[in-house]
Amino acid sequence: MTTAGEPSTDGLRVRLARGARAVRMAWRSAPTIAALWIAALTIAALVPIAVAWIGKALVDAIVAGATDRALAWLVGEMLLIVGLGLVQRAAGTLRGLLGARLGLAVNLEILHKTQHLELRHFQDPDFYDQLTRARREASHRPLAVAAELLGLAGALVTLLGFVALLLSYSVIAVGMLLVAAVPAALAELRFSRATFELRNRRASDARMLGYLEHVLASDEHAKEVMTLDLGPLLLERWRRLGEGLWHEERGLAIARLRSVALLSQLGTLSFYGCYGAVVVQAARGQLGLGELTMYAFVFRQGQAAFQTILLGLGALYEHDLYMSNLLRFLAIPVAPTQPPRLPAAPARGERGIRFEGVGFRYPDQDGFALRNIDLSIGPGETVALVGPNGAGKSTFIKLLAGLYEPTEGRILLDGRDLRDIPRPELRRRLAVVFQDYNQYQLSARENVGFGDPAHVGDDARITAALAAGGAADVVAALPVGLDAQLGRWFAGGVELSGGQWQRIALARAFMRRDADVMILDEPTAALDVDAEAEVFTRVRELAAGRIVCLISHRFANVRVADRIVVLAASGVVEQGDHSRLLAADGVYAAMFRKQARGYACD
Ligand SMILES: Nc1ncnc2c1ncn2[C@@H]1O[C@H](COP(=O)(O)OP(=O)(O)OP(=O)(O)O)[C@@H](O)[C@H]1O
Repeated sequence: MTTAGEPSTDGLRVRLARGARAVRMAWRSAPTIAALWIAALTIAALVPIAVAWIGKALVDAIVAGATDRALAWLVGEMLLIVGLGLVQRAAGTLRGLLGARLGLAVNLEILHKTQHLELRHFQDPDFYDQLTRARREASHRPLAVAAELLGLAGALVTLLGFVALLLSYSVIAVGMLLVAAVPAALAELRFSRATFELRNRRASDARMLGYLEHVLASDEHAKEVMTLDLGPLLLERWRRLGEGLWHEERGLAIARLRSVALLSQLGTLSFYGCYGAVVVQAARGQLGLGELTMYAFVFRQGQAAFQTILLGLGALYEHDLYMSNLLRFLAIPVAPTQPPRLPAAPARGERGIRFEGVGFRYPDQDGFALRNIDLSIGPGETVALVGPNGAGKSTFIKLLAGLYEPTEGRILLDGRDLRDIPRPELRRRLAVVFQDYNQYQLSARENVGFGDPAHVGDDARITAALAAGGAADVVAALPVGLDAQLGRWFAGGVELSGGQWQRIALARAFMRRDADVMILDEPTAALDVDAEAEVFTRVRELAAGRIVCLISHRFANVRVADRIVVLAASGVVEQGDHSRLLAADGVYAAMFRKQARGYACD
């Protein structure tokens, strides 16, 4: 993964390419606005040169006693300055508009990117740091880079104009003005990099701050935080972390101020040096008043333009460092973890699911979460997975759903390796309810319709899915039926009970009518006993002809399965139907009796 210092090793060519990309991004997001903005910046860069020259002509006219000519120059200068003011305002507005447009485009690109990532990326802390950094920079860095580049080009045009006017006076003066600005600019560059490295280094602290804020101030956590009285403890942790960040930022800002403030005074000294020389020459009659006016103006403005260029280079360097974060995120490779394989020849007429010597280790974990799995599930078969906590049941399901690829062995669906089945095709064939299913803070229609995005607006299908999931009465009781907003996050939302949410999630799975594999990870944990029995009966009815793979810790549900598979760290330790496993008197029988005894005591 990346380190904080990495981008600073990038060569000039890489940086220029990034700058060009920023300009391209800005241009593509709103070409007309970008063109008008560039035009405004170009005019703003040329006007000061014209003003300097008019200043000289004006004074010359005064000295010559040509009042009309002097007034004409004055009016000309006034018109230019008024025009410049308007153009600068317009440039500000155009920049704001371009920034908003570009922010939209870049955020969209980031969100688009997240949709092409794998589950492993979302469980990787480095990835989260990168995502946080990329999103933080998304809305303004590319524009800042583009603006800085254009600003530099404009300042360069102005400076060249001034230098041309000044060279007629003294090459040494030009050199003095330019050299004096260099030390401050170098110091700026150094501090730009230090600030960037500090921010990158502390990205995970910043993420922790965000997480603590979420725990302290979200409905998801409010109940437990209140009852456990966790507020003061979490607040203190937030405060300490926040203070740490603040102290480091402050230290750097003060060091920057000390160094840059002093060095930038060199520029002022050189200006007054040159100004003094011009004044002396004018006093001795070696320079006309018009020239005195023009040189004084050009010295001051030229030096300011040069300083703008050097400081702009510092700012550009800083923006480019942050931009590299954004581009690095956008460049995260999304290739599968394992190289593409040759398509496995389908076994003749093979149907159903087959796990062949499957083992899986989560990224960056030493041990296997699941190993030695050899298992076949025939078409139309209902298989229940049981086993102690951590045995790998949910992992089994994530592998079957294609969210991870096996570290060892392979999984075949109708004789095809899951890795060779294009993801959209695989997803169409699966209907899944996860243990931690989503509760979308959206309408009831969307909460169910999301089960099959192609039919999200198909009310007839949604109503049938609601009935299948046992959620018809949940929606019937809502004030505006399918249009009702669910959850409490937005105004007018209706909060559902855990069991009601679970039925909605089940209905969502039933939207996928074409799916021939149904995966249910503890689908009824929050349901009451009647509802639970009803769901299982319905799943058996509606899943007729489909493969059903279900996980449940309640053995009363599991016994309806055609086959029960007992998973343990060593792999599949037992399998068979309920009565056969009870008769075998092994692990399943022991677990079943223990649970049955518990119910008997109740
Ligand atoms: N995202 C993850 N990253 C790393 N390890 C994980 C991850 N998810 C699960 N594990 C580990 O994999 C092993 C199997 O977990 P899994 O969730 O598959 O078990 P399970 O049988 O479903 O457990 P439970 O009955 O508690 O739901 C556990 O040791 C767990 O710590």
